[in-house]
Amino acid sequence: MNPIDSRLPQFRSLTPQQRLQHIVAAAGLNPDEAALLNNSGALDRQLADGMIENVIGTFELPLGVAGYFKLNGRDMLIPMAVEEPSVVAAASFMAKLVRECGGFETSSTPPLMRAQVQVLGLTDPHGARQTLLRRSREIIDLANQRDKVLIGLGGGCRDIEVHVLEDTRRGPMVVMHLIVDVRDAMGANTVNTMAESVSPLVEEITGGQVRLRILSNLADLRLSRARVALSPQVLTTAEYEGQDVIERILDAYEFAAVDPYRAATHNKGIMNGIDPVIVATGNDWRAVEAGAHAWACRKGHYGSLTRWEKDARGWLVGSLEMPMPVGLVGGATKTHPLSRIALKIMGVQTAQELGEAAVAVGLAQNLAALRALATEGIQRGHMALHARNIAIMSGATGSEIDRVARAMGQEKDVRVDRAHALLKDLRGHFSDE
Ligand SMILES: CC(C)(COP(=O)([O-])OP(=O)([O-])OC[C@H]1O[C@@H](n2cnc3c(N)ncnc32)[C@H](O)[C@@H]1OP(=O)([O-])[O-])[C@@H](O)C(=O)NCCC(=O)NCCSC(=O)C[C@@](C)(O)CC(=O)[O-]
Ligand SMILES: NC(=O)C1=CN([C@@H]2O[C@H](COP(=O)(O)OP(=O)(O)OC[C@H]3O[C@@H](n4cnc5c(N)ncnc54)[C@H](OP(=O)(O)O)[C@@H]3O)[C@@H](O)[C@H]2O)C=CC1
Repeated sequence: MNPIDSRLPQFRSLTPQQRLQHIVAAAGLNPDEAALLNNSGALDRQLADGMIENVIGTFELPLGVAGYFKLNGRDMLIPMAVEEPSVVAAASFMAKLVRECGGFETSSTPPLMRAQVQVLGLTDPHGARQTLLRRSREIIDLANQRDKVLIGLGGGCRDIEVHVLEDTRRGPMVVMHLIVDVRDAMGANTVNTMAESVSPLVEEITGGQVRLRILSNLADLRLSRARVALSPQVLTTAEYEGQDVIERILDAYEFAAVDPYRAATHNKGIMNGIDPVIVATGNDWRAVEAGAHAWACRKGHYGSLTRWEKDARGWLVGSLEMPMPVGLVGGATKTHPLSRIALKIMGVQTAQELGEAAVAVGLAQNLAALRALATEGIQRGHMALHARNIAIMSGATGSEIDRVARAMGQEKDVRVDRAHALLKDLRGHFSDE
């Protein structure tokens, strides 16, 4: 297959069917995969019944594709499953600007997850800690006896850490962490199994009682990173000089860096980009969300996940480094038919590549929001696209949706009652003809 071209000029003016044909050809999807994407009921009820409990049906979200992404010199199409308008457009727009300046640079740590084993009933927690550390080899070997597939793939338990929580209201606690390389899995089930299997040995070594044995969602050893640098030129708009846009974005970033009320919204904007990639690829978005917000608090206060600064040339430099516990196997990644296709569209071969793509989209999304907020405001771009939702809420169907949405956009008055009035006029107009 030829390297993919992620540029999608005029993609928005195609019909969904034509867009699908373009992606099928670009990603080299086979007719069965194309048919699944074409068929809104791709996840059949019987399969869904095998995935969760008490199934009555399936619940669908729109699946869009963001274009223009170039990561480490390679083009990548980004499938995004999301209900919010303007998210896919904003990601594509910023990827287009970033592309003109060389694209996204990404990297990641090895896929290390932590499982915690809580030990209670110890009067000498520090002594127990040292004993556990001294016998770490035995614990690691026992953990690695269970999952031969993972070991065969080069993963497995690598190390242990032991933390003493001295001042809890329930007395001291010793918490042992298993540090496990989970390769291309998200890894929760894998590390939970290991944590349970070593617990009898931990009790024997410490003389304490093991209670909780579960992974930590603060996946601080499994980080994905993305960096961009943008020239003032690409940030110049009809109303604002590029250098001015950069200063405005830096002011907006500083606000989020120091104020948790703003940081929560700023980070929501980042997750606007990340979550749709996590959902489209069948990954656990709650795990990614939990890790992201715990990481955002790591310095003692809740702050921005991204950083924005200016380099010696006066270019805007953005970076994002955060936990990214995602997999290509396990969970729903292999069972949901559309997840497999989403991964194929992206062309990622490892969980690390998927994590890097997700943070690149998060960084792009943050840039889009900051750029809009710091200049013209969010409503012009966002509401123009949200107008179609409002038109649908007012009862518009088919070609009426775009007509009502366009009229509200032109009037800069995007409200359901206005949509009702416009729809009434439109229908009256046609019934008069
Ligand atoms: C919405 C835009 C992109 C419009 O921006 P624009 O200037 O009207 O865009 P354009 O028409 O010049 O098009 C530029 C490119 O954007 C893409 N694009 C543009 N429109 C479409 C479309 N309809 N369908 C598909 N792609 C679209 C497309 O890639 C296009 O290039 P092309 O491919 O055509 O050569 C811009 O205003 C923007 O980026 N706004 C920010 C939107 C945003 O952040 N939305 C998230 C929801 S708000 C929120 O929840 C988060 C927030 C804001 O609270 C976070 C925070 O506070 O930090
Ligand atoms: N707090 C949390 O976030 C929790 C999340 N979960 C859920 O756990 C699920 C994810 O767990 P996870 O352990 O990833 O899933 P699975 O246990 O389903 O899959 C992991 C297993 O797949 C096998 N495998 C095959 N190929 C590979 C490969 N290339 N790399 C790594 N492993 C491979 C391994 O061994 P083998 O074949 O021997 O199994 C591995 O143990 C998600 O559904 C998540 O929602 C569960 C509990 C808590």
